[in-house]
Amino acid sequence: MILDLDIGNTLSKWRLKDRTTSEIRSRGAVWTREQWRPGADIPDLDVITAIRISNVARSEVLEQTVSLLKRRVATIHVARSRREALGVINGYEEPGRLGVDRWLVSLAGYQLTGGCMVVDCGSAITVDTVLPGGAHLGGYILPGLRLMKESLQLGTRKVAIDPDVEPGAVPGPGRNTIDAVNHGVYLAAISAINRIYSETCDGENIALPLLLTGGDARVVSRGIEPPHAVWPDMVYAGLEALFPLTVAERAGRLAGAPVLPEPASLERIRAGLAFTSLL
Ligand SMILES: Nc1ncnc2c1ncn2[C@@H]1O[C@H](COP(=O)(O)OP(=O)(O)O)[C@@H](O)[C@H]1O
Ligand SMILES: CC(C)(COP(=O)(O)O)[C@@H](O)C(=O)NCCC(=O)O
Ligand SMILES: [K+]
Repeated sequence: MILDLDIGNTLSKWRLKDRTTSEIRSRGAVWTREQWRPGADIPDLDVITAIRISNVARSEVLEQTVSLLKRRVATIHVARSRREALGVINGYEEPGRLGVDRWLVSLAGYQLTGGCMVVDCGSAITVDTVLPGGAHLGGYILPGLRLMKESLQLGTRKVAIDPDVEPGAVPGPGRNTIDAVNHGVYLAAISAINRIYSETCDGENIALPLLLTGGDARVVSRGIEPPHAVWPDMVYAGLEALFPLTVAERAGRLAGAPVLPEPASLERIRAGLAFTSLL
């Protein structure tokens, strides 16, 4: 069995994958700031023969996790951002500084599409672009929905951001604090993503496939105008691509890869952008 770990700033996600059949056997998550309890939080280590890790939390979290696991498991792969991997050339001036979760979703996206934009909606919202040919452009980092909401300190901490609007509709003005914050934060996130997508496609002269991942991907998806797909397991898919262990992975088949809709035409994307800049 393979244990895959995706340690984010909020949640540490894990899943168990069968090494022979490539099936996902179980999955779970614990809060990153809390101590891991082997046995209670992590699945039975005796069945695990390899571990693959993506970590963007404090390095102590990773060190603790690895020291806990390495007495029990032979193979531990820890992903790092590099200058180049799997045909993707890291766009950062200092490649090692790119968050490894961003690097992994860029690799997975490129493997699936041959060039795309990836939006990871977690503690932070990150947007990364890889062009056909493999050039990663760098990207954008903005606070995630929860961070934006909590930074206001208006007592809406416990309220989930889930504006009750139809897909494609813009949330209207709130008539109470919860709705005002909810709608404001949501609009900030989706407006930024829609704009970044159009500007990037316009600037690079290409209608890019668009992929969403992360804990808030489904709710953000409702406000994203261009055709796109949600791929919850994208960080894990990057780990599969970088450290292939099963037959399916070695053949380049990434778990949970979605079917991508045809992107809108570049003319249409540009028309939307021209309309926005008139306002
Ligand atoms: N059950 C849940 N528990 C906690 N956060 C959730 C849950 N479902 C969705 N979320 C949202 O997902 C975000 C965490 O997403 P995730 O991609 O796991 O972040 P990270 O990788 O930064 O830890 C939270 O900030 C929250 O807005
Ligand atoms: C931007 C991030 C905080 C996003 O982390 P997440 O929201 O997934 O927990 C993470 O990718 C990170 O720490 N990056 C290093 C800085 C950079 O990518 O430039
Ligand atoms: K993120």
